[in-house]
Amino acid sequence: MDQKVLHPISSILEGEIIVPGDKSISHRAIIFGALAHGVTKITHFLDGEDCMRTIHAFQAMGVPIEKNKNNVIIKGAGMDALQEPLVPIDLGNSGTTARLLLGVLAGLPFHVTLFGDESLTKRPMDRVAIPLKRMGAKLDGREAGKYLPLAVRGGALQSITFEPVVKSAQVKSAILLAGLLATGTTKVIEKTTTRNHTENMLQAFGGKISVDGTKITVEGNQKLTGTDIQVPGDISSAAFFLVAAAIVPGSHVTIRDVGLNDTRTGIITVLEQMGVEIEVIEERHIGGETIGSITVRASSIKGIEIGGDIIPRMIDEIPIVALLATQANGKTIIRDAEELRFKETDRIATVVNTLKALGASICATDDGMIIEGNTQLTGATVDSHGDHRIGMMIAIASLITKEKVTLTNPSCINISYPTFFEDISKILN
Ligand SMILES: O=C(O)C1=C[C@@H](OP(=O)(O)O)[C@@H](O)[C@H](O)C1
Ligand SMILES: C=C(OP(=O)(O)O)C(=O)O
Repeated sequence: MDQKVLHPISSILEGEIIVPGDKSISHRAIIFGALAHGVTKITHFLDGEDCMRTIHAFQAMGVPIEKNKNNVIIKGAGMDALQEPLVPIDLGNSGTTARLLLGVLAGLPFHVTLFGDESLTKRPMDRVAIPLKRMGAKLDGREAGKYLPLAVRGGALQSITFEPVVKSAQVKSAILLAGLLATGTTKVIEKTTTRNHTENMLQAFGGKISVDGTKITVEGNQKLTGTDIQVPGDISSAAFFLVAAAIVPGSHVTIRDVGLNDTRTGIITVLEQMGVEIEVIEERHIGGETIGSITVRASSIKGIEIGGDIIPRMIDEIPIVALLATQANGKTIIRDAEELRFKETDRIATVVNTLKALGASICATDDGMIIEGNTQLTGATVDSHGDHRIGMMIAIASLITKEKVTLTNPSCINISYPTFFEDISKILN
């Protein structure tokens, strides 16, 4: 069986690392590069399994995309040059590819079948299928198009005004992408601001979009122009090392060139509130995104309550924050995070069960979890359940457990962070 035996460390974590490119931005750079006219050059692209799904989907539509490790060149010829894919498209484990691609395919005159792995097949697609049908797309699948596999017959779309019920950047982005291919003006009015990389990147490709608080407006039939995109390091990947440095006594780690877009930095706010010594340095702006370096020192941590509008700004970091909370003085309560139930696994259940198996005192609530602090974690054999963020949470936990941890099914970590274990060894002293 695929497994990794992880031993607790007796040393500190010290030094600097650069984490791989942001997953959300890498997906979008491929999508906009494929829809644009002219050459798009992407540097520090995330060479992970999920982003490869997006590349393969557009290659299947005839877009010339060349990748050499972390550099990608797309020779776009505009939306009209895309071709109907001849075979079904495999989306693997990638929710972002599935939802954003549905937005694009809704507006193209193709018949396409999309499918994914066991986890993706259980994740809801009706959150995008329902509004896309309102725009005129024809989609069908199990339970009237709720789940993959989905058959899409795209074509002429009408613009809509849409107020998503779920707080999801994938839903917003799917409708904005469909809006680019529709006639008229499409509006998405969010309840809470979610990550805004689609909005930023559309502008980097010469597109027009207006953002007024939580109201986003896009015109159809725009011409986009290829551009150069430098992908910042992924703050969701950096989060594992920010927490590792905070909990391993004596540690001092710097993560260079991380994306610091406001819609993603909830983790920094939470670490500060939990008493972690964290500092952002060398902040600057590149291609509509903010980038900088983050320094963290091992700290005395306190339990807090986390909920409300900060949740979408740190949704993928909640598993690693739950681990941090086991080391805090006092209790941590996480609320308003019901969206975790629709990720690669039900992340409320998986985090709670996994940390319990490692000796934590933690319980699930409908929309989050309650975690007692001051716990000595113990060794155990625990499974990633095919969820990359759970796999990495377990690996960071193993740095401070009393005994060794056996992580089964570690290879899912390649979905978002193929060099994760190499990067840990770079800062182990
Ligand atoms: O738009 C994106 O790139 C993403 C949005 C989030 O999902 P939701 O939109 O479903 O919250 C996040 O969890 C996912 O990892 C990436
Ligand atoms: C939820 C995630 O990704 P996706 O929705 O793209 O599968 C994630 O990376 O944690």
